[in-house]
Amino acid sequence: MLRVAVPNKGALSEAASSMLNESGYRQRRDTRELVMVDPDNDIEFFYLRPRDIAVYVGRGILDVGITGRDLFLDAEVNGDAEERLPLGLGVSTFRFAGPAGEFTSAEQLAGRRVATSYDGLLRGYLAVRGIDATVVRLDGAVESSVRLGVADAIADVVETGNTLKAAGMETFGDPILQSEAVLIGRTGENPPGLDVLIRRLQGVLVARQYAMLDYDISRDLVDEACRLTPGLESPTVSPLQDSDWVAVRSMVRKSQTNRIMDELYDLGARAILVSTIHACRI
Ligand SMILES: Nc1ncnc2c1ncn2[C@@H]1O[C@H](COP(=O)(O)OP(=O)(O)OP(=O)(O)O)[C@@H](O)[C@H]1O
Ligand SMILES: O=P(O)(O)OC[C@H]1O[C@H](OP(=O)(O)OP(=O)(O)O)[C@H](O)[C@@H]1O
Ligand SMILES: [Mg+2]
Repeated sequence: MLRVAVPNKGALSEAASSMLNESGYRQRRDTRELVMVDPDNDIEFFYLRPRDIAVYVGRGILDVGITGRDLFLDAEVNGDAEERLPLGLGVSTFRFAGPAGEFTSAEQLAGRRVATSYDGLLRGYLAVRGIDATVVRLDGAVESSVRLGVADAIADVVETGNTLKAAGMETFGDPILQSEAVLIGRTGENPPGLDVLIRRLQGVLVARQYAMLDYDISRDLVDEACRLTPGLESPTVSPLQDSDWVAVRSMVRKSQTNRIMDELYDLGARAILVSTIHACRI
């Protein structure tokens, strides 16, 4: 059985479980369940703290796991585990922040104290740049550390920036890391079932990002129309009863559908329809 680690709590937990569910795997119904076997798919899910998942995978106890890229890099598994697939969930940036107006670059942190929950990640970043700062390791609510006098600046996860704003702080310097949930696995290993898991997750990612577009267009404009809707590989062009016209079917990015529909309409396309892709294998 493929042994998979899934976040049991926090920002990634629900989203990771729903994605696995959409991929056709059984998921726990009760958040107190710690293990869930899916015999039909020959796979077993272990619900663990997201911070611990890299450790279980790195040590070879579990085959793969879903965790944040930031947590994975913080765990310093020394190359025993590697990123296999970004999942587009829990998208955030790991950044420095300080009291408004006080810092403009990471170099100014030399000789100062920086609070974070990601001390491995931060120490690595500071060491590479030769910045000699004191790292203060805290469990959470790091934004309060400066006001409470335990640190001069922080390095933390930023999504909307609302938490920082509420604490009267602002980001400075280059982003340390762009993070999102990722599937990690043992380096160089490919246990049975992993290829199928990855293909199914990729199918969900594509179904979430793309829509199916259908339209009719006059035959002499079909090349121009297909340039607007090239699809992932090549659009399907089918004959219509009226031999001067064809029907075109193509996948388009959801974020682009309205712009493309307007452009197709201006070109002369009609009966332009958008439908949801429920699932797919690319
Ligand atoms: N507001 C957020 N938006 C997007 N991703 C987030 C957000 N907060 C945390 N994450 C991501 O979720 C992962 C860990 O967050 P989570 O809240 O589960 O852990 P934690 O903060 O260490 O746990 P806890 O809150 O229980 O102490 C990280 O990969 C992080 O980047
Ligand atoms: O930019 P925002 O949208 O405000 O989100 C970022 C906040 O979310 C996370 O905190 P969490 O809720 O996990 O609390 P914690 O700090 O106690 O872990 C993170 O540590 C930031 O504090
Ligand atoms: Mg948290």
